Amino acid sequence: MTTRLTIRRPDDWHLHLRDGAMLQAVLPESARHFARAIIMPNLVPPVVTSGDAAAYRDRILAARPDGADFTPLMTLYLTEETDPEDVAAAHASGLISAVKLYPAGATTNSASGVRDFDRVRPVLERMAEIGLPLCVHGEVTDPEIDIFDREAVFIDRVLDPIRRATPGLRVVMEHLTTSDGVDYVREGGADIAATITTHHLVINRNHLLVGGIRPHYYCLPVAKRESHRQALRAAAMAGPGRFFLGTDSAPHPDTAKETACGCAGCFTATNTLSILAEVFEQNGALNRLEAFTSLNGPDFYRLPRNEETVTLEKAAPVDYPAKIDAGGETVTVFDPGMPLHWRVAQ
Ligand SMILES: NC(=O)N[C@@H](CC(=O)O)C(=O)O
Ligand SMILES: [Zn+2]
Ligand SMILES: [Zn+2]
Repeated sequence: MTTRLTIRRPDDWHLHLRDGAMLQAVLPESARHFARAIIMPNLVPPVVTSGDAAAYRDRILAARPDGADFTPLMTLYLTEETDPEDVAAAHASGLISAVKLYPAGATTNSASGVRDFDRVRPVLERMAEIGLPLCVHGEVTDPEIDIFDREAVFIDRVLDPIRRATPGLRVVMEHLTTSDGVDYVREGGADIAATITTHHLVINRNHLLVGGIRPHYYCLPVAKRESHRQALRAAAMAGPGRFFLGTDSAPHPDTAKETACGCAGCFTATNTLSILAEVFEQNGALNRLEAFTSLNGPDFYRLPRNEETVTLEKAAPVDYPAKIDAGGETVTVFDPGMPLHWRVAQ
């Protein structure tokens, strides 16, 4: 039985760090294990211009714990006013690694997102020319569409038309939740990839709703039925390819989750690697963990793989805090509902 596993140091290709006291609280949780992360721009107000991204990057760097070796990879929040030249310059200078598309109203802090996709066409064309990836929150917002169908409908109505109209555009479907999405990415060729979260490998919609409503399992896109979770596991555990880890670790104060209208997001930064090792082991796929956490992501983003390694050790169940403190509030750490046995060796 394997009890030690050494892999290249992981990266997180979808992370929410927020700002201010929350940034201070959650950054150490990611910097402990991850070398780099794609930083989501959905602050209030959002990170829209290269100036915003440079300032946010400086705040993240200033918040790093002493000695932490962690590089934030910045993104811009695509709006109907985004200037293609600002995007191209931010890419050329190395400031940004991607642009993020939120359909307006699809998720937390997405009010400034895109309503009319024709209006962002010049930006998408410029991105295709320079090879800059577009990260996509892939859900339609049409009130007629059932929340559990919103990812699959987005692929047909929005994503596929955009990709056909913009040859060469490189796309990352973020936080994939359906077998429809897995199939689309698998068959979509070299210009499309997907991130998969830790929590969507663990929970299905029963975990969210059976026996009482669990606000800390509510995220967007919402967890789907079990067959979709199985498809996500198969994609994550397929080895080399275009599926990779984006935790979508999304901290919210408990007061905003445990309320009559709780907001969306699971906070997994603290125990993500322990959970991933456990679920890969459950499926007999520990030897594929490194591709998912540390190889496929940098390969798609055309960045070097990390040279450092981390060693995971299996032993007695791992202790991790149920909550972390964040500026007078608490943030609940995702509960995988099972004991975890793998820890990162110091
Ligand atoms: N995933 C979530 O449920 N929430 C994210 C937004 C997002 O990634 O869609 C957040 O910012 O809280
Ligand atoms: Zn999202
Ligand atoms: Zn997210």
